[in-house]
Amino acid sequence: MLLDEAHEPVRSGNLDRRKIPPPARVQQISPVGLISLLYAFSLFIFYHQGFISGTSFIGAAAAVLCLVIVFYGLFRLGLNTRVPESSLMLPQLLAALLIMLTVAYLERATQIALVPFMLIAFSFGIFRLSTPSLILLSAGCLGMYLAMILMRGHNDGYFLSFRADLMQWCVLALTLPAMILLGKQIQNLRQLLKATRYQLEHYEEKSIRDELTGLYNRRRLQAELEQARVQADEKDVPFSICLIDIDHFKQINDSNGHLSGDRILCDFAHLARECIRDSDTFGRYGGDEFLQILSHTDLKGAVIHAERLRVYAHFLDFQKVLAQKHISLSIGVAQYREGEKIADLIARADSALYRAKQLGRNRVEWIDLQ
Ligand SMILES: Nc1nc2c(ncn2[C@@H]2O[C@H](COP(=O)(O)OP(=O)(O)OP(=O)(O)O)[C@@H](O)[C@H]2O)c(=O)[nH]1
Repeated sequence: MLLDEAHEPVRSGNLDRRKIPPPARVQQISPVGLISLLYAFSLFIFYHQGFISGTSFIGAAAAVLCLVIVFYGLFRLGLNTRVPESSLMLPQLLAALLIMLTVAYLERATQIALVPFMLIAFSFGIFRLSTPSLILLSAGCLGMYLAMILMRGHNDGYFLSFRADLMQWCVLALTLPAMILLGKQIQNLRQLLKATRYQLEHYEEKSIRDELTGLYNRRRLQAELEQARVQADEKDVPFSICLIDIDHFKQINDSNGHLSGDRILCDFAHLARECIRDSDTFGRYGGDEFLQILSHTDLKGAVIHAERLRVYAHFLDFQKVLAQKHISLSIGVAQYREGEKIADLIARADSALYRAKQLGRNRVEWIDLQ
């Protein structure tokens, strides 16, 4: 195995599996669709109160329904994921605003509803669209709205209602940029929060990992042990630990150099992680000592596993870094006794490890449960 590979963080248990978010495939009606439906409902009130004709209402409601169904279909089929801007915010906003402006042109009374609904529609765009897109969209809308007012003035005459329309346009022209500015501030804050959260996650991850091997460090192992203890006490299931030490590691360091020592630690970490079950936890306890937590495993099972690991480790080929080519392990095994402290469990595994060293190394020793 290459050294770079060995330095890659090794999985160390089942608690930190990262979930990769699926592509944005929205299954429900988008917010712009909902606002358009609300707008259609407000037109119904206009119609009900006799401000607009039934034809205008039905036409507008049909256009809104088409908008909602088309975009719902696109999201449902996942077609939105094929374009860079998967929220389809710009086409949705364009379609909704065009409907509102056309209705306002055909039915002047609905102009009261135009400004608030336009502002709400824009508020959704603020979080999704880039500033240039937003500026273009608002300039386009204001331009179309103004053209509509001028056309109506040209047709009906420049009376008081024309000036009132112009005033409404001015209000929109002033509030829209202010709203975009405010939205951008909120967007910046959101981005800052996101970056801070990412950094926190990064530091959190770093604080539980051993830098050299990428395995869980002693702090995380302690937490995992406490968790295993609670589970064992609650559910009455056994768990065991293996304390693993590389034999004569000081000598390996002294005669082959610290870098070779590091390489051995990494390669062994990788091998051990490959050997363990997903439900088990493996970490670096310190120096050349590793600790494995074997969930749902009694002493007998743990000893069998430790023996297997010892044999596998012996077959790791270090020809390029070690004169003696191979390493050997001494392993101390202990099963958790109900109600005992974690420190006591580790002390028992440690005394088994000590015995393994005393009896000539390269062996597995254990402390009986009773
Ligand atoms: N290369 C390297 N060496 C380390 C690292 N951390 C600790 N060590 C060395 O690991 C050695 C641990 O040696 P000991 O556990 O004292 O003893 P040993 O030589 O393994 O002897 P036995 O355990 O009795 O077989 C020390 O020389 C430490 O300096 C590390 O991150 N990289």
